[in-house]
Amino acid sequence: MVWNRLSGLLRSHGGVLAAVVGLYGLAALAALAPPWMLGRIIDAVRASAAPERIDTMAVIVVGALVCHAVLTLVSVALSIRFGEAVLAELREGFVRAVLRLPLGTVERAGSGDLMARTGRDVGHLSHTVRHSIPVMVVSGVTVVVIFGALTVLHPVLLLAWLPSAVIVWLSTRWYARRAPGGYLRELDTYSELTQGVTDTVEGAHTLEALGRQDRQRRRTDERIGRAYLAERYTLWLRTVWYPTLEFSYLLPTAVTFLAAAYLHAQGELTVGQIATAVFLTVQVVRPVDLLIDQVDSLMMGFTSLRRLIGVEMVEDPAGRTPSDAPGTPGTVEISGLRFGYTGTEVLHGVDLSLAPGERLAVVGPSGAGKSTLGKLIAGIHTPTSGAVRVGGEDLTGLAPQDRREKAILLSQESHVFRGTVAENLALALDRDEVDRDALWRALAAVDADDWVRSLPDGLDTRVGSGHLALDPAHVQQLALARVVLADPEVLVLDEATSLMDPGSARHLERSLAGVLAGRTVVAIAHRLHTAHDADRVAVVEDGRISELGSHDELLAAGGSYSALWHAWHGDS
Ligand SMILES: Nc1ncnc2c1ncn2[C@@H]1O[C@H](COP(=O)(O)OP(=O)(O)OP(=O)(O)O)[C@@H](O)[C@H]1O
Repeated sequence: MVWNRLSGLLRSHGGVLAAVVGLYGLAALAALAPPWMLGRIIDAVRASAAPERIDTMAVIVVGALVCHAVLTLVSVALSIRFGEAVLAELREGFVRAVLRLPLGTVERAGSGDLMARTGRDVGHLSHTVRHSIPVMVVSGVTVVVIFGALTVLHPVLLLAWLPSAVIVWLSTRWYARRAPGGYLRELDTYSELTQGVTDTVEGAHTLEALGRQDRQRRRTDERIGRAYLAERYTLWLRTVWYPTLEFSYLLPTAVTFLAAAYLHAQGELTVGQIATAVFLTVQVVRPVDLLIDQVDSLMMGFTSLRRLIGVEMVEDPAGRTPSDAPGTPGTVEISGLRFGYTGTEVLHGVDLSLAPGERLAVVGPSGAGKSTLGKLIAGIHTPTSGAVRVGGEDLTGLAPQDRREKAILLSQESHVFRGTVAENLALALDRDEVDRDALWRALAAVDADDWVRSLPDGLDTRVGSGHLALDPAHVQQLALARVVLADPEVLVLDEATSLMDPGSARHLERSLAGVLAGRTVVAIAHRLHTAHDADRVAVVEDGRISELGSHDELLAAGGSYSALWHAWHGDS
């Protein structure tokens, strides 16, 4: 999959990529001319050739250098554009994939993981794409061209690289086996040290009060000691590996010189060609060094690419369209519903039926599973077993826009996006053109039309980060207005009015109830007046519905709800 995605990306930019490699190839060929010509100039001088011939060759050297510079400039510019385009596509793909991930999947993965992918992994990848890949392409093409030229000069000259290749291979393998563990230990000891120093600074008063300064100092010294040893180890690895590499780069020049001299003695190379061979060998050292240098970064970039593409590989949940023969709109049928987060079951078999337009209040102790039940009704989580049907439709795997028409969950965590009030409301609609009257009607339905009218530019006032800050109650009203616009069959309110003062919350819920007449509402509530106003109340305790009935019935039954109600009212 990663390779497919990568080759797809490269194919879609095939033209630019071919141009980049082609231009680098030409630049590398142009770079061959100076050593080649210098060799010929030496031979010409030795043969006492006419000065004009030597002048011509010198002009060719200058011309080749200019060509090399121009071709390199153009190819670097092209490869940077290529890198940026690939990076932009990967970033867009990643953002698209994250946005279509079901909320449940994001919650399971943890937002920290996604943040690490968007931050650290994109950072690694952009370094690889912007820096390492162009350097590797330039160096790779240059190495191939120069080795080709050495082969043309005399194939035996290539053998001069053999001892170095063996040394580079063995020393790199030695380094690669020890370095990852060494660097990991170095990072760990560094984290431990930083954490210790932070603790010491933050807990300075406590340490002072307990008289533990000496103990803390000793511990910090121990941590510094461990960090020092870890760093000294990786430094030692580098002090062995780098000089070995440097030596193996110098070796071919000497061996080439000896081999070329031997071939000269055999009458197979001229003195000028010896010079050319040595110049070429010196010239190839830097690109070889750069190639080896980039291996680390390339590995890291590839790992990050896999982590980014991995998000795109999460199964597309937006595949299914609603079934052709739906049930009665607005009904909710829950049977044998079980659900758990990462192994711990939270809901242990819930059965519940709601009629169209019914208002159900869900109450119960904290952690009983009320919000989880709400998320399952809204199709955010998929049941472990059992089924949830809204309007006869199982919401699992439904496309987001189809799911939105069936059920919406509104929690207290609403967000104001940077933009106008109108744009914030239009998020609820799939269309681009927005009927402003409809927006005002939705705002009026949630008692928000007055304050929006009083904003400097009304619906066109810019809100959100960097613009006008709205207070939490107004944010919540905008979220409720979005729901009015989205017009779902079933609405799940999870403490949706909790940020308002009780008076306005009750007022809002009443006016909302007027607007939502005919819509099925599941209201998860801490404030029991919501339960009082509802058609039925479900008490959720320990992942089960322990009581279900109207407010009066449950009060008369004298169970948990009745106890909660009396406690809320402060009755003895
Ligand atoms: N994303 C999650 N990952 C793991 N466990 C979770 C997650 N969300 C909730 N839980 C756990 O599931 C259980 C039920 O939580 P839930 O939020 O549904 O209860 P609740 O009745 O709505 O509580 P509250 O009234 O405090 O909001 C709790 O033990 C909670 O810790």
